[in-house]
Amino acid sequence: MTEQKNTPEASSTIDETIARILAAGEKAPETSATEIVPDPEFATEEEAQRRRILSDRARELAESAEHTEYDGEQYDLFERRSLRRVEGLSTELEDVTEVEYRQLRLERVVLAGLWSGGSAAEAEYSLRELAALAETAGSTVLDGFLQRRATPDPGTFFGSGKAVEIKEAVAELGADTVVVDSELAPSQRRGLEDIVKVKVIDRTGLILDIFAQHAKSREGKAQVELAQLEYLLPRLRGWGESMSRQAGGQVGGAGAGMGSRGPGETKIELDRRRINQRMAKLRREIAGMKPAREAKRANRKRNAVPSVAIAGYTNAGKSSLLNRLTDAGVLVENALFATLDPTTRKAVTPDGIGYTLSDTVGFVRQLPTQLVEAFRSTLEEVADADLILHVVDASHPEPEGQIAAVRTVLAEVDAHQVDEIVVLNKADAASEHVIERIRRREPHTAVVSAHTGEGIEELKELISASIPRPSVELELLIPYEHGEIVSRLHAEDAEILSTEYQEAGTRLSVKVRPALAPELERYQV
Ligand SMILES: Nc1nc2c(ncn2[C@@H]2O[C@H](COP(=O)(O)OP(=O)(O)OP(=O)(O)O)[C@@H](O)[C@H]2O)c(=O)[nH]1
Ligand SMILES: [Mg+2]
Repeated sequence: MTEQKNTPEASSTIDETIARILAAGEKAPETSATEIVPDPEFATEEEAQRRRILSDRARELAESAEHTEYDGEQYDLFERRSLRRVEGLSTELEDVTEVEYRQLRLERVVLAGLWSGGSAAEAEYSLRELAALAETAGSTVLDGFLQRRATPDPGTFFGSGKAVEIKEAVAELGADTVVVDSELAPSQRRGLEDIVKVKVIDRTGLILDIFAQHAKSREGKAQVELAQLEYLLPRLRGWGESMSRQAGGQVGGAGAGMGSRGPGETKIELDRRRINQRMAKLRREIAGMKPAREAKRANRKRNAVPSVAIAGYTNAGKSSLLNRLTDAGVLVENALFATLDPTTRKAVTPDGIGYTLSDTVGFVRQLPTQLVEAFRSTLEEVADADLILHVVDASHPEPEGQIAAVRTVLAEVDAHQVDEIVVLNKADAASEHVIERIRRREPHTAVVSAHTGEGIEELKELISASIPRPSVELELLIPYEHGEIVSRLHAEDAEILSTEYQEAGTRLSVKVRPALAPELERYQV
């Protein structure tokens, strides 16, 4: 995490960049046969002129700010800059294995997306989110492109004109990575890389990168590595003499030079086998870690402690809500996927019923299937919960899209039949109108602000009413010498309906969980 990312300046630059990208995307869609909506206002003479002036000036500024006329023509610098890109690239291509290559920190990136239907606003959210993802991964967003095109080019994803435009921007800005806002087929990524001459990462690769950076626990790390290898396997691309350097590496690397035959293919095969072996090992490890967690879960089940899972889109405020409800003090960050490792905390309803509350990994549109697979055991805990608090950032311009994306993932792990409360968070920053809109559609909602505490008490009541409650009603008379039973009733989450101190002992009217009832029989009146 770099410091600058959280400063207002940094985010306003991002906003400006995005505004610029969108303006450009809207006003100047590439003229191509597949263009969907011909924009009647596209490229009026005046506009074309303005754009030309702007870009000329930008270039001029860039060149004149750094040097004066005393510096001469700066051919060397120009050459060095163009050379540096090429040099950097050729080094990467020759010595770096696919795994290492992919794991190089993305530093200076150019975003590129296809706008293939849907509204301009949707294209905007997606691009904004991609920028946020890139920032979270630690990169600086330099510029971006949107191409209006009904279907991606099978070879290079973008049309050839746009691809060249991206290449030029990359060279001019000194970018080292192009991030594409979709999942690319391996061949498309290769095709595009061959044109833009720098590393191309797709949305899936970017999300995997963030997960890799954020994973803390042994299980989380293993899960992410498994997902990365799964993603990598069909995308192996040889980069020259990489194999020999790879021998002691943890993860298998790529093999043969591109297009090489014979021995080269054997190398890729070898690598594939090694990756498969590593994946099998990781799967065993992950399976081995499951019992500990399952034992804990079984223990909770046996004691019939209700479990509540917090789920929701990334950055919705899940961890903040957990902290608000339980003082858990878990990490809260204005970054995507701040939380990967589930945290479980004890909580108590206002009337003293204990339950567990778990924070989980956030979801995102197009959450890579490899990740859903790898995190299945974590996500299954959500499916196993008695209640899901589906946290929604109500201050987001399009929360419905996020709700739908979360439900898609929940359905994938069979968590869609679990009772759900839609918790509209960030009410302090949300518009009344949006909140009302969602409340009309959703039967069970709570409006809260984890920041101000608004609505938190009501949410606690709602949780209390929604979790399985003790159901066996008993009338007990507990002699004073058995005071520990009374304490136990409190500890074991009995619902105490009334207490009366009589001569023979404490007279209690309680509701307990069925498991506890037999032990209390002897005190029944
Ligand atoms: N204005 C406002 N901001 C909030 C509120 N709750 C959380 N946030 C902010 O939203 C950002 C994300 O909060 P987190 O609690 O980390 O969100 P999360 O859902 O756990 O995110 P991930 O773990 O990354 O998926 C932080 O910058 C919080 O300060 C709220 O009620 N109001
Ligand atoms: Mg979190």
